[in-house]
Amino acid sequence: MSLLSLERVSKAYKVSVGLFRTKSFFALQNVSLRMERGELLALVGESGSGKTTLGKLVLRLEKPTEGRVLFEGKDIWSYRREYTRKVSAVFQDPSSSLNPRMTVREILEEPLRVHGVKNREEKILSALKEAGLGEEFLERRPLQLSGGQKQRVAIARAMLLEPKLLVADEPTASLDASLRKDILDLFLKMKAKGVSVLLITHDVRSVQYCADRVAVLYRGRLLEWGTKEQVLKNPLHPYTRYLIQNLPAEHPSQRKSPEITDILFYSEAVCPFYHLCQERKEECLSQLREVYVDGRLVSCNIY
Ligand SMILES: Nc1ncnc2c1ncn2[C@@H]1O[C@H](COP(=O)(O)OP(=O)(O)OP(=O)(O)O)[C@@H](O)[C@H]1O
Repeated sequence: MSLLSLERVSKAYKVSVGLFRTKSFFALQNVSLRMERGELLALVGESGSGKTTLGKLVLRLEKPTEGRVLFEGKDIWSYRREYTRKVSAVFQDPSSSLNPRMTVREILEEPLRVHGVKNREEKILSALKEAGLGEEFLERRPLQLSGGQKQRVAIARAMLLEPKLLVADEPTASLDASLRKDILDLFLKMKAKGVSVLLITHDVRSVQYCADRVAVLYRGRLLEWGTKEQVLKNPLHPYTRYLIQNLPAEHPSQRKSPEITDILFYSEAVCPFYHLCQERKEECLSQLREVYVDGRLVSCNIY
């Protein structure tokens, strides 16, 4: 049994299309995906592809419009409060997720108190150490910490209740490149202890560094899902190939190729990549086939 499974999950939001009219907009459509224990799955895609929406569904911050999310075989909505012990989260901006009035000790103590955990001091010290911070940080407040240190505190807090799954939504996006690797190393350390990590990112280089498997989202659809080697070294979906070929250079001064996010278009085609695809067929307007090629999923009619 997988640790986490998404079964044909869709999420629609109501958006205004006139003064008194609304329309359903699918941020996610028909997504099926699994995660195993101790796996680091990277969810990649450009801005607006539905990554955060998927993370929110897994964290029970939103309910799916269609489909189910299962954790250890059970619908996540059938769990009581214990779900928040099993699944925790780290977000992009630690400044907004840490209460500025609390000390690091208070921040770390809160979840333990809420869940009635004993030996709190011992657990706080050990989580802080695991996250690469010393005891001297305990009495500091978020304003006295650097961005990287704040993110370490957020990770320590997320790990305190010994979750089985960590959802990390763009956890390194607000950090310098040099700090990114340190944070990704913390995730690798957790993985080595059997924790599964769902890493939501638009940064393919982070994925290259630490992922086991990769899922590629585009406009709410899961277009490819396989091992890192399969998806990054030998991408099959024309969109994944585009994404990898057009990776922006690491240094901004060397970036020239336009990112696909610059191209705005709205299409009724079932395949969200239809208008940019060099290999499109007429059937891509009306259907999108999901096939498994060597164990990797590709949603594309050319296979
Ligand atoms: N509450 C909401 N109401 C209406 N539309 C929404 C809502 N939340 C998200 N969306 C839309 O759903 C789509 C997917 O958003 P989401 O935040 O999941 O994308 P993302 O891949 O995480 O993007 P980013 O990397 O920019 O955070 C976007 O077009 C967004 O505008």
